[in-house]
Amino acid sequence: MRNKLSTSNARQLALKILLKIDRKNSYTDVALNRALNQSNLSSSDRSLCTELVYGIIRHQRTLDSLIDQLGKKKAQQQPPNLRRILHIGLYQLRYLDHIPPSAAVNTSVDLAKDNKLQRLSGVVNGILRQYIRSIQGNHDPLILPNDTLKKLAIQYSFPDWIIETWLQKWGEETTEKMCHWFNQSPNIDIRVNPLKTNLETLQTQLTSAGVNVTPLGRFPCALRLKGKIGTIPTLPGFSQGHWTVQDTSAQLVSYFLDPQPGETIIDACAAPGGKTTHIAELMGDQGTIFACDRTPSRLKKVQENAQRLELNCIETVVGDSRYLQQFINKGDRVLVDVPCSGLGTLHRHPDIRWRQTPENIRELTSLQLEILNQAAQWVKPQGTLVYSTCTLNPPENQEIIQTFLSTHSHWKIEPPNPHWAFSPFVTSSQWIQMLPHKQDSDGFFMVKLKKG
Ligand SMILES: C[S@@+](CC[C@H](N)C(=O)[O-])C[C@H]1O[C@@H](n2cnc3c(N)ncnc32)[C@H](O)[C@@H]1O
Repeated sequence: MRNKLSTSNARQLALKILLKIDRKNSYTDVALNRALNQSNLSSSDRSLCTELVYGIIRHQRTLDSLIDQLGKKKAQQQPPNLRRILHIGLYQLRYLDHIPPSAAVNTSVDLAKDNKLQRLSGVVNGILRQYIRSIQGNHDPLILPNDTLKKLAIQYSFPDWIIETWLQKWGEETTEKMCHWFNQSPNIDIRVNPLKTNLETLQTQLTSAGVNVTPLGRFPCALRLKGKIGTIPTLPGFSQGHWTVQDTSAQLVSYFLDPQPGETIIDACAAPGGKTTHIAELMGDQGTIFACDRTPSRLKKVQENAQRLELNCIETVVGDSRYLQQFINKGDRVLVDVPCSGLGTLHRHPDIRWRQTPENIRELTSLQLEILNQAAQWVKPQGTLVYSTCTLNPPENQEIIQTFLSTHSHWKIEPPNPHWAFSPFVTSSQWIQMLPHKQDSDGFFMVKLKKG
């Protein structure tokens, strides 16, 4: 009978998804979407299940520390399903305002009983009630170490190496602000297709459909969607190609490239085509964009997006950009939006922080440099290249550029025009580092290079 209660089902499904992620190392979004598609949960239960899964993956180091401190056994020594049930209870108590503490405890005890942990349901009850007693006594049971690195890592639930990288580059205050920002739910920004509609018309249509929409100042074609949105493809204008979902930091990359109608542009890492299609819109669909990517299934998305937006100047090319020879000296402008560790998008992809490792990143940086070295040869003399990443990790950003420039004496950084609308984002080194807590958008790095 218990399982029939709708909120119980949301929690039961969240437990099932979390255990699948643990067992199979599945991507959080993939496991969640697959399970939700197969379920018949109501829309409010879907929201609760989504909140629990994303929130628990995001905060799991903090939640484990709480278990370590409140339980007799450390989190890692608990049976895996008990650990996740405790996460579900503690997450509701610590991070969700709309669930009464008694409901959080009772449903977690029920989860234990319904999942063959009858014997351990008392442990769940005990740990959760102890947490509530501490909070009621104005005492946070999460005891943090004095060491800054460990303190931030446990408080905000990050691996040590990310905190260490950020502390070294940005210091404690900025690191803490970034950690806080990345633990919030992501914004959804969209880019209006000016070849089909305009900002005001789309804003009116979306508002009439009940979506809370705000323009984003400096960005001429951007709107931010807030609150409950529903399913993206069903919103006004989407299937007619009037807009695309794209964060404003990502939008900035194509403005920075500054493509002109009639030019030849080569996009070395194009899929799924967010920037390629933006470039085509900025060129008024006049000219040629070669959209290269080594993964055919992802490149298909570029074609689908171009079709929906009715853009005709994009030609897709399947291949490894480290070895493509056909573009030597062909590009007026080249975009190198490399595969990266994605640390600027941790709010959208809560599992990236646990998936990436310093070893992965060493492999990525060699790949990034190899792609850049090859794509640089595609640029015509006096042409330009924009290198960009969605990460906040100097070895993939500044250090790649320094290495490239030290081995390519005829290349230099091209400073943006000081009157450019986005000049305030440009650093004294003439590259752009979008810091999420400052710009309220994804963390990005971009630099423009000119061939002599
Ligand atoms: C950051 S994503 C690109 C995002 C894209 N520019 C956009 O705005 O939608 C990086 C892409 O690089 C592709 N990739 C990785 N290694 C590559 C290589 N050696 N040659 C070409 N593409 C590669 C991946 O398949 C992935 O689609």
